[in-house]
Amino acid sequence: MLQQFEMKLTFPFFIGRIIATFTCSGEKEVDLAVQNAKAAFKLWSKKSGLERCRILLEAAKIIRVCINIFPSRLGSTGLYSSLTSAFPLGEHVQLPGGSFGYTRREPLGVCVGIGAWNYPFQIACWKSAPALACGNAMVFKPSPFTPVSALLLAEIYAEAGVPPGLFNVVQGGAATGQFLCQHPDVAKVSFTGSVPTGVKIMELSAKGIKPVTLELGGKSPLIIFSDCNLENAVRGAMMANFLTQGQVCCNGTRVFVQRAILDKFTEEVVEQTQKIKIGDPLLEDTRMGPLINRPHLERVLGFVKSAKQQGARVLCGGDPYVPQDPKLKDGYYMRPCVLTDCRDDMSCVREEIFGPVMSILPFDTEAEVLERANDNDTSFGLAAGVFTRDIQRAHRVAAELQAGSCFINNYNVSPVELPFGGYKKSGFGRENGRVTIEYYSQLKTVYVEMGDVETAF
Ligand SMILES: NC(=O)C1=CN([C@@H]2O[C@H](COP(=O)(O)OP(=O)(O)OC[C@H]3O[C@@H](n4cnc5c(N)ncnc54)[C@H](O)[C@@H]3O)[C@@H](O)[C@H]2O)C=CC1
Repeated sequence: MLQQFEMKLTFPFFIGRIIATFTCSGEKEVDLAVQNAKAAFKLWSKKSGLERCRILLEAAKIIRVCINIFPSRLGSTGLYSSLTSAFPLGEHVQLPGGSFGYTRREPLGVCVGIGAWNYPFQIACWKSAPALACGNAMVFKPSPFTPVSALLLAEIYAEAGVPPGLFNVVQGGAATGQFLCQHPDVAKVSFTGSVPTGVKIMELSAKGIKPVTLELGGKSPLIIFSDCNLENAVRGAMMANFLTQGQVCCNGTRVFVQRAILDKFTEEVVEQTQKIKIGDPLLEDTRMGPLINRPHLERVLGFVKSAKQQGARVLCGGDPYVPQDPKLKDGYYMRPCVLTDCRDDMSCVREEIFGPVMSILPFDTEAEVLERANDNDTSFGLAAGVFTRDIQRAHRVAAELQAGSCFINNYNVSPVELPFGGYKKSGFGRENGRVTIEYYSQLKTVYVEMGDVETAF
């Protein structure tokens, strides 16, 4: 079984060649997947937390074995398998006269997961692990740009003992996603993707009064005060902008730097950026691979072009890159870019680029930078970061930042133990952490009478 995974994972996905062709699931296939999930849910939801825990733990083990050949952080399967054994969490409430009430956390039923392309395996894990742990079934639709890894997850779950039909993968784009959201037997939709699609998902789900979790885009601020540890701040800014070619929703792409250290910081960041080794993502020493596809590469390069037209200065990168290795020549590579002389009204500062482009913005005071950080036109609020040695300022600034995740003296660390999700147009609901159980379950209250019925009639 593991051998098979390995063979599949050596596909050369980074050289611009088609590696597999999938058929889009239509209304009929979506209905079949939902009906299978519904049937599996009936049995799965009756299992004890411990039984579910055992199976998810096995899945976590298989993922861990595959991790060396699977370029993704370990999924949340491990975490939720451990929480499952304590599930369902309810409370007991004593009432007058010896009567009492208790609450039960019950699964929702068939949940739908719809994923973006940037972390395809991780997104599938972050949605399915808590859903299954809480006793639900899931039908998952990956992005049509990354259809393969969700299938591997399905194989891993099957290998671990997840019953047939409990986790199903359907393939396709917007139309398939719509069939899923509209399906009357779907109880919840968890979506990761762009704001415009998030709006559509919410509208469709509203018609069936279905709860939604929306993990949407961002244009997050990273604030670097002059009293910071500069070396760490530079590292943090690199992590905040260039991880996974900058295709990360919570990236800190508006880098506010206090004027006293602006030149030093900029010099260091440019030096480090120019050292980034671009090339074959399967090689140990490669630090940056290709972007997802040609249109996206063109879009990111277009942002750099319009930044220049609006008065920003390119300090490095921002142009297409052709690696020396001839087999990579058709990949969608670009050199990571650092922009300076940026203003808050420029499109590179206002809009989500989703590529390796850092915009540096000088600031003078804490009050000023907070106002600018919180006031970006697009109303995103996914993440934010602050670098300072002043502990009081660090917490004060974190409290003021309008973002679902704030990093103090680091950036882009997302341990599964901590909840993740957005403020404002970056969405709502949370993934990861204990709190996610609330988003994949519903609360039942049971009242127990210990005396006689008092009647008004
Ligand atoms: N907050 C978070 O956790 C994350 C957010 N993102 C965001 O995702 C975006 C990039 O991903 P994309 O795949 O380009 O986003 P997208 O919104 O174009 O597509 C996301 C998914 O929705 C599906 N879809 C598209 N139209 C639909 C419709 N009308 N009904 C139902 N499903 C539909 C797509 O096929 C895909 O599976 C960025 O904005 C990024 O910030 C990405 C990763 C994490």
